[in-house]
Amino acid sequence: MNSYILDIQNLSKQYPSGHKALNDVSLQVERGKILALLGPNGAGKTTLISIVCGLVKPGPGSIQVDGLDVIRDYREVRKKIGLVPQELSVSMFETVWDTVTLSRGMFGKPADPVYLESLLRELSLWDKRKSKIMTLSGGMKRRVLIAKALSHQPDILFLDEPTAGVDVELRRDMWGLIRRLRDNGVTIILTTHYIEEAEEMADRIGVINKGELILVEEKNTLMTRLGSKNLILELAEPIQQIPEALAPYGLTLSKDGAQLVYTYDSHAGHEISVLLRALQEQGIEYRDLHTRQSSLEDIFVNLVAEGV
Ligand SMILES: Nc1ncnc2c1ncn2[C@@H]1O[C@H](COP(=O)(O)OP(=O)(O)OP(=O)(O)O)[C@@H](O)[C@H]1O
Repeated sequence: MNSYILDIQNLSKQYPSGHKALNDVSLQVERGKILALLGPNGAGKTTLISIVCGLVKPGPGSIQVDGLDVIRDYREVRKKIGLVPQELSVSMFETVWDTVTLSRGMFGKPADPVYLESLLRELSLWDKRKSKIMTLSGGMKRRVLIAKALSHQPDILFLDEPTAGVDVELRRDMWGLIRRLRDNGVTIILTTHYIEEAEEMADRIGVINKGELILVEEKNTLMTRLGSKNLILELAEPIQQIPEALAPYGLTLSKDGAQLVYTYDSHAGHEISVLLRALQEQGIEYRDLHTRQSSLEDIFVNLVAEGV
């Protein structure tokens, strides 16, 4: 068994319009993980997954899914993949049950009503199985897209902006479902602009900007490596301005003068004791202090701004 379920090497893509949507992207994804591809609008996320799913013609480079080449072994590869696209792509006049049954058949899988029933129940669609898709709410239609993508029991599931425009409840449900799929061994690759979605869900995070994969890392490593921390000091007495002697620490003072904030690298903890001593020397007393880890959002904004 190939150790990576997805192995992309040096993939580029230029659209006929001349726009270069991907530039020398290499990405390996381990089995049974959730990878979130994060990037601003137009970064190339949809292009990347559309190429892997065989919907967009690749440019130079190679892509293997479970050791199979996406072009040479197209049919086999397609069976291993489920895709939940951004846009609705189901026949409105079909019933939910017919859609998932036909979709499974299209991938050459034998009928399995027991599996399909469990899938529809999991997605709270069982009661709607006889309903025509056009009669369902937007959230329900989205669940149908997921059911369709999972109808042939793929090993790898792509979700393009799975929770764009869905309500909080459905978003929670989807996150729960995605985790359960991962726990059952399905590899999940999702694209999102919602940083909190990546923070909440992903085992690994890839950041795409202007067609380049600028980073792929374990979420926890990324947050520790790039995350800075804030030390927030609640002052016993408000101050008007930061004393000159404290300038080297780059502190910020809140408008009401009651809070000092110090931003530091999480590896350099010893700086704090130096700062606290300096405050004491300046006769500044504090009644409380706490720290805040920077969020993935702070990290992401910095990365994209720097175009690392
Ligand atoms: N068929 C096409 N022909 C020409 N350019 C295209 C085509 N499809 C996409 N592009 C361009 O390629 C770039 C990447 O688009 P893509 O949809 O992959 O980005 P994305 O990261 O998924 O963005 P979003 O988050 O907005 O969906 C964009 O500038 C887009 O305009």
